[in-house]
Amino acid sequence: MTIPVKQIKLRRIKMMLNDPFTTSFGTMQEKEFFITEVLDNDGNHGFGESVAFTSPWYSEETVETNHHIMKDFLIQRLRKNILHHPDDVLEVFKPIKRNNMAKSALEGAIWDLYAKQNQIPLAEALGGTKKEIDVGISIGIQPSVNDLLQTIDHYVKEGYKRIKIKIKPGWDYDVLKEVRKHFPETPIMADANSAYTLKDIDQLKKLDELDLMMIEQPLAHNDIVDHAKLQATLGTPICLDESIHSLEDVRKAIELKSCSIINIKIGRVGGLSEAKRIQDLCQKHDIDVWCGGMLEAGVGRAHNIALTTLPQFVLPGDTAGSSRYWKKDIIKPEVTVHDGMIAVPDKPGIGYEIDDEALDAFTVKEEIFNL
Ligand SMILES: O=C(O)CCC(=O)c1ccccc1C(=O)O
Ligand SMILES: [Mg+2]
Repeated sequence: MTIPVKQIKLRRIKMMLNDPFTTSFGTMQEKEFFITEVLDNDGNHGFGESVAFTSPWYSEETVETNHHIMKDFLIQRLRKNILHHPDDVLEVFKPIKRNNMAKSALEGAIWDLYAKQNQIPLAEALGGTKKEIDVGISIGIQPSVNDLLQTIDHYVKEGYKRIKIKIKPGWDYDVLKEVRKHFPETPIMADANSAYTLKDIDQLKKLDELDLMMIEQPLAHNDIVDHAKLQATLGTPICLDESIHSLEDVRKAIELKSCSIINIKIGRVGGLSEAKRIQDLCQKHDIDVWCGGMLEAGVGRAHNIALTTLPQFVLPGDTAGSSRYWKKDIIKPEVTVHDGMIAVPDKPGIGYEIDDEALDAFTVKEEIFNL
């Protein structure tokens, strides 16, 4: 059996976020990304979504580099190689160094196509078993503590299972202490997006008082050594995000005891196959895993939901409902959250239809590559 791919479409999309999203790096108001589409000869369509932003604040990749790498290298590699299974994509793309988000955007579409060719949900194709998944929500840095408390209250009432609060120096202990006072029972975690160094160790240790589920990526985006030093003195579990790009990174982080939790983002690790391997290794070493988010539209969100059905995804992810991000999403039905849970779709592939009208309305440019 092979996976015949006849044509690849790259659609550049631009969508406005409902609310600006602020991290320790700055504020995002709109999102640009690619929807990738792979077609076979039988009329099946597989969809993927790229997650790099327009500027390289989160990682070195951008919308432009994703385009360059897909168009000039990865699609060429797919032309020259026959796929028997979506896992083969890892090998096919291996000669191209890093550029994981570009790789993942195409690999995800191939996984969806494969699941549709086999008439099974993507979750099942990946080996996932959950029928519903727990979700949390990530709240950006707010103009005031009062705004933050109100925003948290809103999402707690909507049923989200844990609240993630973005922090940075000057917006950390005092803010979180106030949050804890108002929400004594709510599962709360903090995400620093690399805003600290080991010099801040005393300030970070104060967070131990607040019974946080974890602190995500407190130190440099390319570090796992200092994180190990920090974890040795911190009671709060450390979760790595930006530092993890591969199964090898995870193996080393576990060996060094740099973290006890890992945020898996499909784009950051180069696709679903690598994400699956990471979850397998984490299961072996009793490292808790959850699915991170990159403010995805519906297609990327559907991939995140499918991945989260794997067993080691034991903590609520950042895969909130469509309406938290968009006035109108590009899938039908949109992703909805009830009592902090998303029901996993049982239709073939990603399990959501593309809303062609919405997709067209947000499309800036379309390119077609015949294989
Ligand atoms: O809601 C989401 O999709 C995730 C929100 C989030 O925390 C985030 C959003 C953009 C870039 C990085 C991160 C992060 O997890 O660090
Ligand atoms: Mg993060």
